[in-house]
Amino acid sequence: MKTIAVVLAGPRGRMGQEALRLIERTPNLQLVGAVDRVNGGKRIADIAGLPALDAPVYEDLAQCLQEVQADVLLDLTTPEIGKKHVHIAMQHGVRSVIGTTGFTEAELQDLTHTAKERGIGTIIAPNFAVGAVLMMKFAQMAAKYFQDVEVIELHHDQKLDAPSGTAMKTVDLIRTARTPKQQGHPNETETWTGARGANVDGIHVHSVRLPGLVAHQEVLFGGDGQMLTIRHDSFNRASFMSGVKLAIETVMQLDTLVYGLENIMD
Ligand SMILES: NC(=O)c1ccc[n+]([C@@H]2O[C@H](COP(=O)([O-])OP(=O)(O)OC[C@H]3O[C@@H](n4cnc5c(N)ncnc54)[C@H](O)[C@@H]3O)[C@@H](O)[C@H]2O)c1
Ligand SMILES: O=C(O)C1=N[C@H](C(=O)O)CCC1
Repeated sequence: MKTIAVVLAGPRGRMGQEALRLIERTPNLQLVGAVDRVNGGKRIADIAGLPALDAPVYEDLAQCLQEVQADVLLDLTTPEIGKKHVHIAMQHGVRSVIGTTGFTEAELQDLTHTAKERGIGTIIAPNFAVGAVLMMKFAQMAAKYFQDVEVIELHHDQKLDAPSGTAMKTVDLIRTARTPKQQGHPNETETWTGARGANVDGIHVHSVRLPGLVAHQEVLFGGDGQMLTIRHDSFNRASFMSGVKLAIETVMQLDTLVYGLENIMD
């Protein structure tokens, strides 16, 4: 298999460090550059705590893509930066795998259009964990039979965006299968604002942020005298890495944007 030249944005982050270890142990992946908020001019190997990978560090993605020959940008930064990076990669004709979350429906539509227009393969994956993808697919299946559903997503307390990308994708999939319904009592009120969570087509979404958590989600379906709970837990960030590898390898075959790993899993 041809070696894939990867630029990683966010190498010192929790996901970034895990991705560096993935690249280090994967023979067909080569780190050709990294983009960090600081440390421009250094090599990855020079940064304390990071693997001994000899790749240059930049503080600006555009400069990095001008100076190194990259096949794929892997972005694991922040919602604000990830959105900028995917546009810069497209401008440079470089494919992207975006793990960073926080994209709105309108932003995804806009990027889908640009990727198609320019013929640049792009994967935006709100969750790389295979089990989480299955949880979302199972929820989509169940939504055909249960109209009443609430989503509870639980993440660590350093997460910047809410709801999680996974919860947004889950609602997206459920909406393809569920007959629209405003749930709960038609006259229900909130004594405390936000008590019922976000409401998308009547589906309520609740975001929990606590130290000690990594990434977890429950999808609760209620019916007459019964409840179905579909739950997934990521206990560490290694859980995301097989999905990251799959996305990097698959994006090399794409010339459009794919949103969600379920679209590339066999
Ligand atoms: N898709 C998935 O499966 C998945 C899994 C976990 C996390 N995430 C998402 O990935 C992103 C990163 O998560 P994390 O837990 O590693 O966060 P983190 O805060 O640990 O890491 C983010 C890193 O981005 C860096 N950064 C900030 N601005 C930057 C810039 N201008 N240029 C380069 N780097 C910059 C920060 O310095 C930090 O090291 C988040 O959006 C999170 O929601 C997605
Ligand atoms: O740690 C995070 O942040 C995560 N975000 C993803 C999301 O927003 O769905 C899921 C995995 C962890």
